[in-house]
Amino acid sequence: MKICILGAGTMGSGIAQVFAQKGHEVVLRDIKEEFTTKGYLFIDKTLEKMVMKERMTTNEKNEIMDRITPTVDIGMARDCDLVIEAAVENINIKKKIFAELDKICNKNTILATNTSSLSITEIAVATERPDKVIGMHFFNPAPVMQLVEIIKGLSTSEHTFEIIKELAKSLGKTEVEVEEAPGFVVNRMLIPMINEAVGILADGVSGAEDIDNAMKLGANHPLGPLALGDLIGLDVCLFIMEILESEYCDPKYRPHPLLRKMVRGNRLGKKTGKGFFEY
Ligand SMILES: CC(=O)CC(=O)SCCNC(=O)CCNC(=O)[C@H](O)C(C)(C)COP(=O)(O)OP(=O)(O)OC[C@H]1O[C@@H](n2cnc3c(N)ncnc32)[C@H](O)[C@@H]1OP(=O)(O)O
Ligand SMILES: NC(=O)C1=CN([C@@H]2O[C@H](COP(=O)(O)OP(=O)(O)OC[C@H]3O[C@@H](n4cnc5c(N)ncnc54)[C@H](O)[C@@H]3O)[C@@H](O)[C@H]2O)C=CC1
Repeated sequence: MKICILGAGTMGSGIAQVFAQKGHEVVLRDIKEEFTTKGYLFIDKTLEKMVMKERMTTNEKNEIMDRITPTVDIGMARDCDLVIEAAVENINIKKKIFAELDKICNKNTILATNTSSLSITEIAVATERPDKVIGMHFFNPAPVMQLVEIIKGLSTSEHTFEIIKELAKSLGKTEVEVEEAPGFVVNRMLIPMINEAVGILADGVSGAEDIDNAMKLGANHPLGPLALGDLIGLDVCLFIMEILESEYCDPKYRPHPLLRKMVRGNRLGKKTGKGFFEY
């Protein structure tokens, strides 16, 4: 299969790696060459670690890298069987991307989004193929995390759902079927938990390391909530809280002011080198 991934950031690069490792041809598209290069080099570095651990040979690594074509040309989506959009969590940007893809891509191409919280139905109406628009939500880091949430919008066809379900399985992932709702299943629980940890820190109840240790040792979480926020990206966490708040009109989803402050200060976590912790 030939896959186009839009966005070479945290998720796009990980998803590209997953597909290329399973033998698919991948076009990795971003808006600037520096972003595609960064994503491509991140994959190279991750695979190099696997070579060092003797999980693959240098030859195998090179073959995987050869299957990935970084580009800024969205026209390269033209002959792809599937497009997975992993650009910023902004409904207007996603609708614009999908409207453009709808014009460029073959009429049978499935257009999937990796959105964390947005409406598949709203993204789908920007196209003339709403039956072929679906949520394929990978988790971070995509090469490691087992789950893919498959989200159906109002018009997503059963046929599209079945194709994506089988594809997720063939990637070695486990899927859960989700009817569209803000934040789907995982993020509706996970992101408010991270937001609450930010509140605990802001209230001075405990320090960042202690909050994280408390959840690691007291709830067996592999990462504490603040380090997890840093891994996801605090901007992404804020986008998701804003969507939950505006869609449910429920103040329990209010983003904590400290979360906003961190984002305003470009302390986004791992991707900018500094969040609640330093990297
Ligand atoms: C926001 C959304 O819309 C949805 C989301 O994604 S929410 C976020 C969901 N993700 C989580 O909850 C992650 C929770 N954390 C974890 O599971 C673990 O901390 C972790 C897998 C990220 C790292 O595990 P760790 O034991 O702390 O560190 P580490 O030993 O470095 O890594 C474990 C393995 O993962 C691999 N790994 C870590 N990061 C990786 C990456 N970015 N790409 C590929 N492999 C990676 C490591 O190479 C290592 O592999 P081996 O065990 O085979 O040697
Ligand atoms: N960070 C996370 O843990 C997770 C994020 N997601 C979702 O995945 C999507 C991407 O998130 P991240 O990778 O974290 O963001 P990121 O900020 O790391 O990367 C986004 C990339 O998209 C690029 N981009 C912007 N407009 C574009 C366009 N028109 N075409 C192609 N590329 C474009 C940006 O230049 C940037 O490189 C978001 O919708 C997010 O909600 C989903 C699961 C987990």
